[in-house]
Amino acid sequence: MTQTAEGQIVASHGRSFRVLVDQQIYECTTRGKRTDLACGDKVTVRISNQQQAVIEQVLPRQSLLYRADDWREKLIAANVSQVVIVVAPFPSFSEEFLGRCLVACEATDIQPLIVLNKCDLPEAETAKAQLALYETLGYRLLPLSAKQSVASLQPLLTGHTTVLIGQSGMGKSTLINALLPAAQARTGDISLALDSGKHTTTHATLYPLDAESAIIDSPGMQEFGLTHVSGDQLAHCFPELRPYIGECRFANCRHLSEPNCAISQALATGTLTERRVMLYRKLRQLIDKK
Ligand SMILES: Nc1nc2c(ncn2[C@@H]2O[C@H](COP(=O)(O)OP(=O)(O)OP(=O)(O)O)[C@@H](O)[C@H]2O)c(=O)[nH]1
Ligand SMILES: [Zn+2]
Repeated sequence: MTQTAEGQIVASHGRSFRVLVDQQIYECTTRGKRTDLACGDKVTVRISNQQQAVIEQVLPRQSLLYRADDWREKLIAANVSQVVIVVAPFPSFSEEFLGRCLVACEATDIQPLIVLNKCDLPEAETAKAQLALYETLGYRLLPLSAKQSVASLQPLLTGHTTVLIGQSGMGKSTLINALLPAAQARTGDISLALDSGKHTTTHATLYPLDAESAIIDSPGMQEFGLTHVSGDQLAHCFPELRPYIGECRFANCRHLSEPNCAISQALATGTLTERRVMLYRKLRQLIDKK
């Protein structure tokens, strides 16, 4: 007997997905080898047996976070309401990576939270000073030490589906393990329920925290391509550039080296921060080249 039900993708690896339906995990494939599905997607499945099902349909998404480079798009997570960007003072994080993540959040209208992990290290003071800029731009910054306590982060996750992203080595795994209830270790129930003990590298895994909150662990990444953002959209993804949009001499100003560019003028007077304008210009040139 086959039966159709609604569920949520809690793990994805290539063309295989794990879907949670009423507390039960099903190992799923998609019809027509569809791969444009992401962890967090709500789906309808046709249940084949106690362990297997086929994904029939993806329900409308509240949000979709993804990155893209020249040749492919990578879906990171669907239906998330918050992105935690994990950075650390050591090994030092890439400020460009952080800036790119923030642009992706702005482009998809998902609120970011910057978590500075490893604040028990002496290098933390330098990192805090470097990150103060982002607070002046209106972003939330939470310094903590996953090894000591994640209590300050917990209330900020309530009511949200939060995806954690970060470069390798920032301590994302440590953070997630500290957040998960003790009974649910990171490679516990959900990711291995049907895998007869074999460890599968998933692209992303969703862990419920309580009835209305969940976290999604994404694999460590070193790059964050943004070719899916359009040239015109880009300046809007930098909050401090928004007031200048439309103030330049040319209506189609790209804010690179055009004469009478309001952004260049604000940079010259010190109103804008050079490293942010430089990131904007670098991304703009990459986007326009594609
Ligand atoms: N001092 C200190 N070290 C930490 C903290 N959190 C994590 N680490 C260490 O940082 C290193 C990397 O931590 P992981 O949790 O494996 O990092 P990750 O970001 O998941 O890295 P990938 O698995 O490569 O994606 C480990 O040696 C951790 O012990 C912290 O709060 N303080
Ligand atoms: Zn301009």
